[in-house]
Amino acid sequence: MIQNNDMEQLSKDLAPLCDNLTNAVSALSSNHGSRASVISAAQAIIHAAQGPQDLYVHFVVNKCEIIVMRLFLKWEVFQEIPPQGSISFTDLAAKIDAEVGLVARLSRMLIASGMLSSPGPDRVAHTHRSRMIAEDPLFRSTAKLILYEDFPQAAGTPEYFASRGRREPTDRTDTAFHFRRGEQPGRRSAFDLINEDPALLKIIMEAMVRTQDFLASPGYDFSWLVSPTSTSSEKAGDGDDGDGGDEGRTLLVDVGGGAGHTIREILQRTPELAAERCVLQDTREVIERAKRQVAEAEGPAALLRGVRMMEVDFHAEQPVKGAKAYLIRRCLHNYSDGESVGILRQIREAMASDSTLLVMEMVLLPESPPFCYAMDMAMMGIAGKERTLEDWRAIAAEAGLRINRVVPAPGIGVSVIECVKEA
Ligand SMILES: C[S@@+](CC[C@H](N)C(=O)[O-])C[C@H]1O[C@@H](n2cnc3c(N)ncnc32)[C@H](O)[C@@H]1O
Repeated sequence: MIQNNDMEQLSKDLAPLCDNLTNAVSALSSNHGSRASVISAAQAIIHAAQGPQDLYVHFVVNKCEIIVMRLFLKWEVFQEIPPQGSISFTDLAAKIDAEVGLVARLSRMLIASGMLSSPGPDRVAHTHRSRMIAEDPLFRSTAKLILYEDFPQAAGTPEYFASRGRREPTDRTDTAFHFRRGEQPGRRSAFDLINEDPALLKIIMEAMVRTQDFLASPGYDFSWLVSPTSTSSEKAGDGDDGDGGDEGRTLLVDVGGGAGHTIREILQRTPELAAERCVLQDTREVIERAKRQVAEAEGPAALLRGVRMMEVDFHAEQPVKGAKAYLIRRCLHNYSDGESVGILRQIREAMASDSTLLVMEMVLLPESPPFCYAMDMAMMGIAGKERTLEDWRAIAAEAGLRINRVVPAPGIGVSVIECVKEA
């Protein structure tokens, strides 16, 4: 019953795992390694070493760390801890209008778990981990979205499934998101509700911008968009019938493109691509917000000036016809297969015979890191899902599209799934 009590055996089991960790750390210095490999090797050691007491401790500590993180994010505590040096519990309590005793107890939890540090009695300081939260408002929004907004909904899923039955959610008007908010099924989607909540919308848009950097598609070259004769499929060696007459043609439509961060990255990576040949589409609220941001923007954000900003409903007719490329990134994972097919069909109807659709989404593999499966759980909360390549092939085919090429992204990145119209 009790595992891992044979310490001699445990030591033998751990030895190769420690070698893996050493190798992963060494690879960092030769620039061939990644933080993800180091973390995964370290986690394998922790998992192997855990006995029942450790697993119990793991659950208790993780739960409490999340609870205090939620409070500190809500109360904006991280920004009140000085970037360098430390602050006393008394001074911190005064800054956030809380009792010293409460601040001390909550801070000690995060100090013990390694999120914060303490240079002396009754004082608290940043670690490099908490500093990332304090110094980056977009990262803070990401943490708030996960821990403050999503967490209670995820914690309520036992009651949701008890009420709705043990089946995959497919109705976007009746999800755990609705259940937590006491919303009547059959009326509005999670996105409708989010659009009515400016504070939540702001957090989500900021989190999308920040996670754009984490969920990159590094291997994909967009330069074919500006090549007069080539289409992406020719580039893939598939002999498409592109006529090369791209003058005046819209080159790129980002459907459900949010704040325009994907187009901005593509413009940065493809200097020959003119902003005026690109279209950003999203809901009214998001487009209005994006227009305001671009008007005020300086630096890289100003790259979006000239991009046509268009309010659309991607469940309805796609208004831009015959563009060279359509792009839909991290939207279809918000929907069930049936709804995703509907969205894809709207794009297909607008595509010319030589148009390419770039679906930028995760492609689940058996060896995908746990984060990818955690995203699948998060999507389940709004009746969406992450998909395997087989899943993508099936919904593309149902929408009258064929997957021409997949440019995979390593780790937690977003792959590029190139689709063309099925003849
Ligand atoms: C998960 S975000 C992805 C944003 C961006 N493409 C990215 O990769 O970060 C989904 C986007 O779809 C937009 N959206 C939701 N419903 C929509 C609809 N019916 N029509 C157009 N856009 C919609 C949301 O406003 C949001 O910007």
